[in-house]
Amino acid sequence: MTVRVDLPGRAYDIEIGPGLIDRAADHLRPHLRRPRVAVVTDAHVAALHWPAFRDALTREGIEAEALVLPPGEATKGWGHLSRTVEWLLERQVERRDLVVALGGGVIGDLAGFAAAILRRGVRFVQVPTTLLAQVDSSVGGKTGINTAHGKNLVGSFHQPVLVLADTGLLGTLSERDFLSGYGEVVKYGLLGDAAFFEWLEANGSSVATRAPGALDRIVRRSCEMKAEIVVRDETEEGDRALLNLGHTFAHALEAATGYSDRLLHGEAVAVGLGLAFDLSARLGLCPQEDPSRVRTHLQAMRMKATLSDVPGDLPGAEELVRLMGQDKKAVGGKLRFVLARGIGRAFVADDVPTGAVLEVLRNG
Ligand SMILES: NC(=O)c1ccc[n+]([C@@H]2O[C@H](COP(=O)([O-])OP(=O)(O)OC[C@H]3O[C@@H](n4cnc5c(N)ncnc54)[C@H](O)[C@@H]3O)[C@@H](O)[C@H]2O)c1
Ligand SMILES: O=C(O)C(=O)C[C@@H](O)[C@H](O)[C@H](O)COP(=O)(O)O
Ligand SMILES: [Zn+2]
Repeated sequence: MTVRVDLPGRAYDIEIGPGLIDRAADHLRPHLRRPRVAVVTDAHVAALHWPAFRDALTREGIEAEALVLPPGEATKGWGHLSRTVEWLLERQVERRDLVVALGGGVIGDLAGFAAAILRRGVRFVQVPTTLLAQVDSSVGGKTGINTAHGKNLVGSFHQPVLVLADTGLLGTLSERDFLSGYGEVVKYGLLGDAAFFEWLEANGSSVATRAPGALDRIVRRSCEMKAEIVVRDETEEGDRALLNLGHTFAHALEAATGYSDRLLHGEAVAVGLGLAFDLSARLGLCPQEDPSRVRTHLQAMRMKATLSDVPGDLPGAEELVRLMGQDKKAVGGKLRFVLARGIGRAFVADDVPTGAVLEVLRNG
């Protein structure tokens, strides 16, 4: 299956399906000016999937060398960005070469940003290996790192030239990482496709058992929706913010939990989705039963769904609102939220009373 991201001058394909890694050379060759690639990955992926990926390239005459970074969100910072850029420069990676991000969203965001700033822009390919990366982070060109001030605060829009989403790789993902990625899948249904959300409600058990047909379907539908929004608004002047449903809450929770294993990004998004619907219901925008419908599905999938599911203590509501102050959607110091008029009907709201946000956080 192929989903096209039809950006003028920078169009690219997202290839989706099992077994793509084995045919990686065929997909990469049209983009290569010389037969070598520089791969950035993490230690888990290096142990599980790098040998097969490397062999698929080298047996077709493409030289491939990898930088192996530590797994986890803490890698997405200045230290490993600098290490990655220096490693690429040591290997004399040129503007016309390809950097390959082989891994989850952490590797994709970091390696994509390294490629964006290396020699003022080197082309890169995303080979997403987590559900989250296949449905979301490998598509659309948001690259970057976290800083002490917050999530993804330094980065660039830099589109890949190709995305190879081998759904066969998802079999080795831990249950927790798989469900974290599923948080972003639910987001798509809630933001713009009620029928897709209904399908998820009805077919959650096939997704949970990672039935190949169900995986291909959720990756394809998510990528179609993301591609369509990104083509409409690449740099988030307007509609792209819809992809941020649940994220104003999620990013504050990730900051409050120190970007650690305590709360993964997709887990924070799942909790944030419930809170975004709470806020929408409190403001009279969506039916009162929608927040519980959202949480019922998350809980049926055995996911974190409420603030009380976050392990350990959280700061109070005022502190969480303060952490939201770094949100990139803010304008003139005023927060903006993605809210919903119902399941599948999200929109960007400018004038959200802080009192309502505080109430939602106190009761969520
Ligand atoms: N750029 C975007 O548009 C965008 C969108 C959504 C999320 N993100 C970012 O993505 C990041 C989260 O991504 P993630 O959830 O993929 O996390 P991740 O990259 O940390 O991967 C999660 C874990 O899975 C392991 N892993 C990866 N592939 C595996 C496989 N096939 N089998 C077994 N283990 C595997 C990794 O080593 C890691 O331990 C966050 O930093 C988030 O901000 C970016
Ligand atoms: O691609 C987008 O646009 C998104 O908002 C997708 C989000 O799932 C993702 O977490 C993104 O990195 C958040 O972006 P940010 O600009 O709010 O940091
Ligand atoms: Zn996200």
